[in-house]
Amino acid sequence: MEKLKIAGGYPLKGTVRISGAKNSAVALIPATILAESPVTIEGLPDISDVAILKDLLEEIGGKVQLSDNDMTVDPSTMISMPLPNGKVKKLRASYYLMGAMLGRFKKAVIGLPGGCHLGPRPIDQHIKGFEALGAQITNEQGAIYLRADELRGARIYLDVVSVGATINIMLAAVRAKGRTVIENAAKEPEIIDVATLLTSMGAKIKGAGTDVIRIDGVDSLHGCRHTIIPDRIEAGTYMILGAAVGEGVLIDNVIPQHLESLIAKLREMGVRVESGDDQVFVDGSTKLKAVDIKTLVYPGFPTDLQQPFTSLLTKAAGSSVVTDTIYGARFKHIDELRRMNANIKVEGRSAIINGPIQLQGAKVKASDLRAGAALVIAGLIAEGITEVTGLEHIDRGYSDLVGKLNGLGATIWREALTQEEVEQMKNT
Ligand SMILES: CC(=O)N[C@H]1[C@@H](OP(=O)(O)OP(=O)(O)OC[C@H]2O[C@@H](n3ccc(=O)[nH]c3=O)[C@H](O)[C@@H]2O)O[C@H](CO)[C@@H](O)[C@@H]1O
Ligand SMILES: C=C(OP(=O)(O)O)C(=O)O
Repeated sequence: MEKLKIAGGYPLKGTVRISGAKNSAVALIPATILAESPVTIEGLPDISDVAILKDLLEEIGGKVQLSDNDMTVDPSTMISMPLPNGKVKKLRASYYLMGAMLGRFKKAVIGLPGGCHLGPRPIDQHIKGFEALGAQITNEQGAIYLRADELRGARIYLDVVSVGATINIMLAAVRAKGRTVIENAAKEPEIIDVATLLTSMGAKIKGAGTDVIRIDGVDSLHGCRHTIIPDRIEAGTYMILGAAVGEGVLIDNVIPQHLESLIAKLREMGVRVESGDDQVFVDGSTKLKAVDIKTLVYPGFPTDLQQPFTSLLTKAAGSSVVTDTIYGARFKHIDELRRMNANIKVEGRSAIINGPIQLQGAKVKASDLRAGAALVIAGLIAEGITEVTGLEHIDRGYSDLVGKLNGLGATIWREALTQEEVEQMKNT
């Protein structure tokens, strides 16, 4: 087990290249199950969620090759092997195995998903969608059993706008008989990316990226090549970091339109942000003003950037209010930021940040992926040394974090935990 050590308080400068999107990758990889010949996905991020999904595809008999971030999956030898626990629980997106295996084999047994602990994360809308398509679903001892004699297209209204449910229903519906209409669908860019892959595989999908998606089922899907979109959350994290400690950071391989809400908020704070075709330049060497943010479904401010943004707000003059309407309890990073001298209180779904305050290095623990990103940013802002544990969360979503930050001039490194620290971790 390892920890991150950060020597904070130094400005960052230079170019950072963004990797492929985690939240696309974790859906694109299961989607390959639906094809009957090899699919290649180019530009995957080097993160543990991808490595685990590769293992899961191999467990069900797939032949998978991963080299230089490109994955080729030959799904022709796959079978509907039950995947009740173990690796399935290490990530949230294992729920996509349900839709993909239901679409291809009309049956699946998948353990309940893991992922970041952000309060309750039900999957009732996924289940509602699969049932509408004709599947029978039971939950037995922590695993979901799905079976259908035949999948039939249906009109499905999502009671909650859900990224996961929208993609999962799409995965099953591409192989259903007839037309499926998903109403009140989520509109995140990752949904368009998955629809693009499925379309290249021969699926018929219209409206991905709007709140009504129409899918006409087909009898079979074939192999193809697909290039993943850049990770808007990773890009947003580096933009926030550039605003916090940057003296000119160029974020390369980004789709600026995916980050309009963040760009607007950074400018409102007084940060200089310039966007080009596939690059964003951020200069944080100005005085920062307090702003309020409210997380919303896309194109609103993403909940996945709420925690990193909170670290930035400790540097802003005045009182800022951060409200998370998607995950009302996504505030486990706050206690850790307080250990670093932040002046923040949590009231209901909101965190109130009073600044500016000089953060101080401390020993802190990442409770989830974006809490980890928030603590790394705080560590770069802080005076002195910060130690961050809980790296298994950060490794789920940030490709080569240490290498990329060192490339910008940061002093950050990984170090093995001492025996005493390992014991402490086991007891918490
Ligand atoms: C792998 C992946 O892509 N993860 C992202 C995905 O998670 P995930 O797909 O799990 O998030 P959803 O969009 O489904 O969740 C949005 C909201 O709907 C609720 N809900 C969701 C499904 C359901 O069946 N019932 C229900 O009540 C959730 O509790 C949450 O409050 O979108 C989230 C919201 O942008 C992001 O934070 C995650 O990074
Ligand atoms: C919450 C996140 O991921 P997951 O849904 O995979 O847990 C995230 O990426 O911030």
